[in-house]
Amino acid sequence: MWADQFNTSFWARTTVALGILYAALSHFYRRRSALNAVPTIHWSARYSPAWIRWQRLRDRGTLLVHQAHLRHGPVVRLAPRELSVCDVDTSLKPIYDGRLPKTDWYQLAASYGTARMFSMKDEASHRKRRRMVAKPYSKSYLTENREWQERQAGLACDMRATVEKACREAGGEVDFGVLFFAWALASVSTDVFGADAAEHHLDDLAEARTVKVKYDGQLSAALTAVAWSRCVPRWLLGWLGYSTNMTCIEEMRGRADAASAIQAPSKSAEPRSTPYEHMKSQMLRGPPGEPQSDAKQLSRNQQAATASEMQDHIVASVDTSTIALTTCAWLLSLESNRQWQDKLRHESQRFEDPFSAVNIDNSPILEAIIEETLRLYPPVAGRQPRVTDKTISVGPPGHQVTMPAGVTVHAQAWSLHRNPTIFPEPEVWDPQRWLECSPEQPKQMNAWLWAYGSGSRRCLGEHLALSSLEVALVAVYGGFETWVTQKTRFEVKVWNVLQPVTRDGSVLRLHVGKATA
Ligand code: HEM
Repeated sequence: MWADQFNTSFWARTTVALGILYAALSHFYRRRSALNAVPTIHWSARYSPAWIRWQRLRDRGTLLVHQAHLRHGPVVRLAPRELSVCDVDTSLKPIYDGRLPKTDWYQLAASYGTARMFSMKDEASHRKRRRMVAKPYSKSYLTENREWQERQAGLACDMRATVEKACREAGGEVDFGVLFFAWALASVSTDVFGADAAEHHLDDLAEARTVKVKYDGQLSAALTAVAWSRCVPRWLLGWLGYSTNMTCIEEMRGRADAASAIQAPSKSAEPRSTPYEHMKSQMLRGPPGEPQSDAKQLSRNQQAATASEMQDHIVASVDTSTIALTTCAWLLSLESNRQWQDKLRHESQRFEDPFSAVNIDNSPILEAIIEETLRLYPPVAGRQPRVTDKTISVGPPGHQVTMPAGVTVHAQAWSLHRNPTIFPEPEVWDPQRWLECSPEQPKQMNAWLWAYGSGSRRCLGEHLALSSLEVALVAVYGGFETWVTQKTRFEVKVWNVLQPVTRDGSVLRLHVGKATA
């Protein structure tokens, strides 16, 4: 008994003493921190990252950081060595245009045991990879590519036929979440791997739903596998069913390889090849600026790098495009926004060739609807973290802070897009703000629209994404009307990447009818 009492009091005293020692040391250390003048999101943020980590585990990080910006201004401290910023000229520019390296957080996007461009930390490897894959995603490459436009037009016709069938047969009810998932998957897989290898389920929504469940399951297993891979061996994760490699994308790649088996990858890629063929040929050719290699086959490492990169492009595209389209359809279907459906239909009907991406360019109503949706509900709503590798200053006058190396710093589209000086009444979805403005305003609004990020890591697929969103919306709203029913319970959860949710198991069930005028 004596021994027990001695042990208990000994451990209790030791714990309290260590606690006091830690608090004293950290207080002394933090007192000297250059970040001390910055307002904190929570009183504990000066001493520990625990509070913000806990909120992120509960998926409340993005909204709480936004509230902190509303309270404290454009620079807020989230943890001893972490800041959030919300200003374009004095913050985004030095951080994102200044090419600060990405943080470890991006390692969540690694597969096949190798990094992808998205997760690469150092600027040199990233630049080399980006040069290798960027060309087929450039605006000029897409607008001059007649074959790609015809494939998009074919997919749009299939989607329209499915909606038409639903009008006749399914009591006019369509799950637009599934429809737009099928669209995004078909559109990007046709682009990345070619028509022969693509996943095309636009004509069968029941099958598309099954594919969606499989795709979502594999994606969440892949993310879990990467998250655990630091402490659990890969073979064990694989055995438990958690693989970083998504088999549904491997199957597409397999079909693309089979289709091109007759012509082995050539060092001179076809001028209009798919991104997959383009990357294989660039890999064979060797890094730009270095002597060309003699290799005829990709090495194992090169194959893994190509597979990993392509998986990332599919994932980066499918989720973001589905979220953008679903949210847009929901907003257009609300009674208060019906006038925008009518305006969009009238604009869409004047095209001779409604699905040509070239034609769709220069349609102000369509562009305003998309921009306003990406503003109010940016699919990538949360932080895009970088780490300082030298001393830099951020923040407008009165909020300026000079950070040493080793500080994590980020902005989030959710907050940038809600600046009332740039976007008056920021919580209102109003496409008109993009149409009726002074000559200076669009420039300013575009500078603050951060849906695709900025700087050297800005979204690679921006032009592909935009054209895919435009063609899909014209395909639906050029010929049909949609409206929400009493049963529609749609909500957008603000996580790091937005998450559209419903309570009835569908993603977004809307009523659809053939447009009369
Ligand atoms: C509406 C659709 C899309 C949105 C909102 C979006 C958004 C973004 C954002 C915000 C980033 C920067 C992330 C960061 O630095 O943390 C990014 C990067 C990226 N996106 Fe997209 N994206 C979309 C569609 C696509 C498509 C269609 C592709 C197809 C290839 C794609 C491929 C990529 C890649 C590869 C990166 C990494 C770029 C780099 O690190 O250099 N995205 N995207």
